[in-house]
Amino acid sequence: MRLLVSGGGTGGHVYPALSLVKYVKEVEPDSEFMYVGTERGLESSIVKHENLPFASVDIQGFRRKLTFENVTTIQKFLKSIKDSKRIIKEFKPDVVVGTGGYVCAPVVYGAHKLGVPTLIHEQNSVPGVANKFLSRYVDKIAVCFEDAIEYFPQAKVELTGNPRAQEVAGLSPNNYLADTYHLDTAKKTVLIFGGSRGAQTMMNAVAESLAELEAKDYQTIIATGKIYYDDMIKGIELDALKNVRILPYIDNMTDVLANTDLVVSRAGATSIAEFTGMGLPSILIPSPNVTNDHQTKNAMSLVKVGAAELLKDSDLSGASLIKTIDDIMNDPNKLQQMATEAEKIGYQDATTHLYELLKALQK
Ligand SMILES: CC(=O)N[C@H]1[C@@H](OP(=O)(O)OP(=O)(O)OC[C@H]2O[C@@H](n3ccc(=O)[nH]c3=O)[C@H](O)[C@@H]2O)O[C@H](CO)[C@@H](O)[C@@H]1O
Repeated sequence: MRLLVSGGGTGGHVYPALSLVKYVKEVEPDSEFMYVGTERGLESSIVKHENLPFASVDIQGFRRKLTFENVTTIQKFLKSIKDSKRIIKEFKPDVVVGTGGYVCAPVVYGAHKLGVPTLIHEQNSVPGVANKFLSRYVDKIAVCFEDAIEYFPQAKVELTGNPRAQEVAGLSPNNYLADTYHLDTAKKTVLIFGGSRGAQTMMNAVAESLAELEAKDYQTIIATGKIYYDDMIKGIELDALKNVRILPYIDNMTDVLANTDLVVSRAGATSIAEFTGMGLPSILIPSPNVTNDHQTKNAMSLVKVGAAELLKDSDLSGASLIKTIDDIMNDPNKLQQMATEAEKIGYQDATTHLYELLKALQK
């Protein structure tokens, strides 16, 4: 298969596309791939790290307010459709997949105009602007939440789940944390991260509770997000920490998740697809800064079945963070119950399903 994928801005739109590519590579090893993103988005560094052909277009998001900046945005959008068409004509994909973020709008739209079959993947319970715009033109729409179905033309939409759920399903613990971070494989592990870019309020709470975390009988890994790392480690002697590891970003998230007992995170759709895909208990702190408060909706689908606990960003402090973690970590039955409930709602066959949709579109 010749597969062109596009999605970006944040990791939540990038990793599902990469999971899909990885799966297609496994089932059709002769396949060729092309990733189209922007140079500025997280995709450029993540995709280059994966050694995947990468082409970029220059585009920026619309401001919600009426500003002169939007004139530049429109000019860039028109130019990026032209550039996308050129990339598509050169690569000649069988099918083009968009996984959200504004970069996929010109790419998928351009593909549609050239008569190439198209599919968009919406990770969230409330669709983003790019996917809503594209839904009129694409051939197929894959979603991850039942709640998302109503936003799209019914004849095109299908509930598949997120490919990251299948990628992490069935992972088992290994020595990764000992080998990579010199942590103790005999101890339970808590992972704390604020989505792919990090989260200021979460890191403030973590900073307040660091001394306490260091003294716990579980160990903690903290991924701060690249922009918060320097502030976070100011004044901390990292080598002296025995029980806590602080990192700017985790490149091998699957290996870390495989060895995690409880995760504390924002409620980004791809993150929670991972937690449910592998049956991992979580404390979810929805970001208050996203459109239509979609992370609270994402989180509630886990909370209502007992797979996760909700901690509101407005209630977050060092003390509330520690208490919520301890309440779960000190109760092995609860931890097990949450894991079981999480796994039940995971879409462990998401990528296979998505691949079947692509095969049906392939001319
Ligand atoms: C602020 C914002 O707009 N957030 C949105 C963005 O979040 P964001 O990009 O944070 O997306 P998600 O939480 O869904 O996914 C983050 C991804 O990055 C990975 N990861 C994270 C940290 C790290 O150190 N290493 C690493 O590999 C996670 O394992 C996961 O695969 O896209 C999501 C998916 O459309 C949305 O639901 C979120 O609301």
